[in-house]
Amino acid sequence: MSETVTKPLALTMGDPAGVGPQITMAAWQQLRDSPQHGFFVIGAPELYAPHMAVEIINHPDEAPEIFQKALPVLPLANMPLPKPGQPDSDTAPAIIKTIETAVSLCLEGQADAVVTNPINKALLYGAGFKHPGHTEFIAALCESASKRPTQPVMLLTGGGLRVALATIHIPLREACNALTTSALIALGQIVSTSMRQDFGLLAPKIAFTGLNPHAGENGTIGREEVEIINPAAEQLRAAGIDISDARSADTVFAEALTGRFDAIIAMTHDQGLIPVKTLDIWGGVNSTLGLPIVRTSPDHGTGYDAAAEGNARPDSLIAAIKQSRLMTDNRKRLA
Ligand SMILES: NC(=O)C1=CN([C@@H]2O[C@H](COP(=O)(O)OP(=O)(O)OC[C@H]3O[C@@H](n4cnc5c(N)ncnc54)[C@H](O)[C@@H]3O)[C@@H](O)[C@H]2O)C=CC1
Ligand SMILES: NCC(=O)COP(=O)(O)O
Repeated sequence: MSETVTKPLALTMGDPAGVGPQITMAAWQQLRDSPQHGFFVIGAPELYAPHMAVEIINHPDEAPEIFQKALPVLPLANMPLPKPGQPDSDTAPAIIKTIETAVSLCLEGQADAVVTNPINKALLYGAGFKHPGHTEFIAALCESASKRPTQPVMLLTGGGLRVALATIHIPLREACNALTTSALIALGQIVSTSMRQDFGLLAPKIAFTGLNPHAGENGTIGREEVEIINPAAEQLRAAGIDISDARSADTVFAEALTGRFDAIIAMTHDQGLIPVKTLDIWGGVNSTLGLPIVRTSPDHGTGYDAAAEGNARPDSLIAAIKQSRLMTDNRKRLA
């Protein structure tokens, strides 16, 4: 078997007025003696340097040597330094640039995965950002680099659940109309592939949630299950994927916790996020499947109030870092 080369993980700065800087420093403190979780952060060194040992690097390959004694920072951001909890739109171009750089480094093989710190999308729109989230932005960056169509899939892990989402950053009213059999088939294939190659599950068992109460009650409380979701499940099963017809969303998460399903595909953002965040508000991880790179993120936002109070918890970022390493190693091992 050929030897695989381990590269450090690339963390983005995120919104410098949010919890990103605090949780990055706390994550480094907790992981500095764990070389397999070695990372560097792309951002303004001044965010970290007053609080801890920082070493500026010029290339990701310098990070592993440094990681145990100092936080390696690839300095990209030329920007004003906001106070914690006080977002500044002048930081937007630098925030965007750090994400672009992390993705490029990963696509070039200089970093093993991208771990993003939280951003506030509204702050970025004035700087030309055109995406509702990292998920769509990173997919667009990968698509333009690879010249291949990319269908990004948001997967939340936490509280013993793995939940992929059929729709994400669109109004709930539109989400119902956005569900199509062909999109659900593509989604089922991406989730099944990821469960095998990223999570090492040889025979993953997947469930679709229904959209309507009681999964539509045989078409009497909504037709999406019989007309859209179940036909997708049928075609996926014909292709050898172990996936259920639409199951009642009020019980399927509890069924998964008993081991009956390894992953659930939920129809809308909050249908999937509510159980994960309720079970595991601090430890949840948001990953993007369907990309040529591994990308994970904490499952919380910029938390400006926690940043201002200085009591931000790093648990979710640490879980995201660990999960990115697990996914990367599995992907290399099972490729
Ligand atoms: N991956 C990303 O970049 C994400 C970004 N966001 C963005 O974050 C912004 C704020 O969104 P909200 O819905 O208010 O969610 P939020 O997660 O930022 O805040 C919800 C509550 O959790 C607290 N909190 C968040 N992270 C914390 C941490 N690490 N430690 C301690 N407390 C923490 C906050 O202080 C707040 O009370 C929005 O602009 C949203 O778009 C939201 C989710 C993910
Ligand atoms: N609920 C998490 C979320 O929507 C974050 O989106 P993204 O920035 O990871 O695309």
